[in-house]
Amino acid sequence: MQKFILALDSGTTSNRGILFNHLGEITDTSQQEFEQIYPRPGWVEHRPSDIWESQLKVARDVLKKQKVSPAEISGIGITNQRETTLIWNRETGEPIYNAIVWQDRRTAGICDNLKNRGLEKTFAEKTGLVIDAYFSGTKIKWILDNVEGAREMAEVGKLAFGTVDTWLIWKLTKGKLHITDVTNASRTLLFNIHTLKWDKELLEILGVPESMLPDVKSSSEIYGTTSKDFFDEEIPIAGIAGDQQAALFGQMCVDEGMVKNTYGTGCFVVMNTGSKPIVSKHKLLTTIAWQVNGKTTYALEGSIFVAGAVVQWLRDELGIIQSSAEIEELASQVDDSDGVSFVPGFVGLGTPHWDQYATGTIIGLSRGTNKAHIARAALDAIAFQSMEVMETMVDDSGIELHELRVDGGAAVNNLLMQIQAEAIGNKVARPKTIETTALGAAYLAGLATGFWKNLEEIKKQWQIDRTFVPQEDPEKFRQVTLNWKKAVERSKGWYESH
Ligand SMILES: Nc1ncnc2c1ncn2[C@@H]1O[C@H](COP(=O)(O)OP(=O)(O)O)[C@@H](O)[C@H]1O
Ligand SMILES: O=P(O)(O)OC[C@H](O)CO
Repeated sequence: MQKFILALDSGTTSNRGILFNHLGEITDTSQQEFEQIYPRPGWVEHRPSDIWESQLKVARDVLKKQKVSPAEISGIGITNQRETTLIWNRETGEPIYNAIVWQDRRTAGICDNLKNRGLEKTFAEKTGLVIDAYFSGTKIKWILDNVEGAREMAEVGKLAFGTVDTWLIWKLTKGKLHITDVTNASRTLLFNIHTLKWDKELLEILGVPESMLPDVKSSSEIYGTTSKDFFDEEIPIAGIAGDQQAALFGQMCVDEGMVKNTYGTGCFVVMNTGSKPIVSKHKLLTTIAWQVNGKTTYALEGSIFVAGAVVQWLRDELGIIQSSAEIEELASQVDDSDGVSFVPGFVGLGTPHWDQYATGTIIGLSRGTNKAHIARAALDAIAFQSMEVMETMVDDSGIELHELRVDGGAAVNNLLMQIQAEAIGNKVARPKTIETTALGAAYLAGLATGFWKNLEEIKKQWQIDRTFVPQEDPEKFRQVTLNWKKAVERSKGWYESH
């Protein structure tokens, strides 16, 4: 009897293996962090072997801890940090460079060049994305241009490109499968979200040979099985989705107009827009939410690069808190930030500003400013960045917000959730299962293997832990958010374009 789905959640800072039972409950989790490599300011890399080995380890560990045999696993669902770019030699399986992480800004100059050539509209129309160092396309170009011999090898078909899902599946199947799914493909700057194919014109512009690219599959189907070498038996791989899309699915935001926000390292606000790719007026991203049973669902997304990471910064660099959780107590010591505005533009600003040259800014300091005010301003910043995205989302889609479903590591912070409810003037709903990313991947896999019958069956599993409703005077909050928006303008363009 197959009792479980195994979700592999390969995040920016750690990998998780999570076992879900038929009720969509977590049976057990195993997690391992891996090293973040910062070779130069603005550069962020991961070792491909770290990603693979830690993911395999947590997958094996969680089965071992629960004494679950591979035969009891109906299928594996994979979800991953998106855009992060790996290139390896097809014959040896050896990566030719470290993984260049989504946060890495080294290709800002390449992006400027594309913009100066007037290509923004071309990329936006085909991919739904803006030209930014965030996405995979310019990272591939950088590796081909900077690793000795890479371009020649790519041109004769010897290299393979993949996002993290592709890399893990290549490893799990010992090179049998070189695939990705539509959600991951839609984050590369190379994939046409209307035709659902790699786009020849964009490949030409970025100098990427098509032979490097993985086959693009749906988000829920049996793609193949893991090699026997890893779990003693073959296990079907049956679901793939980028982590933010997987979270939207795990939150059961399956109807048009439903919105979730994930508060992790960054914040990612995603709205289901149904079968229509909506073109944004405010540089929100148009992206693919998933493809299930031959039906493609689209989404609007606001990507905020630094959210929970600002809490880590207060902990690790300023030392004003000892653990991330302590920020709630510290910030609760004051009623408000006393005029302090914090813009966490540490790696530039994402949606809706897309300023690669913005900087981190704390403004409005006075003699009376103390660390509690800074802590409160940091929480405000997480909520206000998300608020700004939701304001533009409502304007773009014409869809009124009814509730915001939340998840991710920082969503456990009750004060932050309350500030979020005040800032958007709307209800914030936190579900019991906060591991919605892994849950979404599990659902996608379980639907393909028949572990769950249909959406109706799994919709019933979503349960609220707590709802936050606005309580404060909206006018007071509006003033604070207006000040914060002024601070955002001050943070922009600090580093000159090169
Ligand atoms: N109680 C808390 N209050 C605010 N932020 C928190 C809290 N607990 C964790 N975080 C932040 O949440 C982030 C971790 O969330 P997680 O979803 O695991 O992130 P990721 O998947 O991006 O690695 C960290 O940046 C951490 O600082
Ligand atoms: O690993 P996370 O949760 O920080 O998510 C990263 C995003 O997928 C980047 O686009």
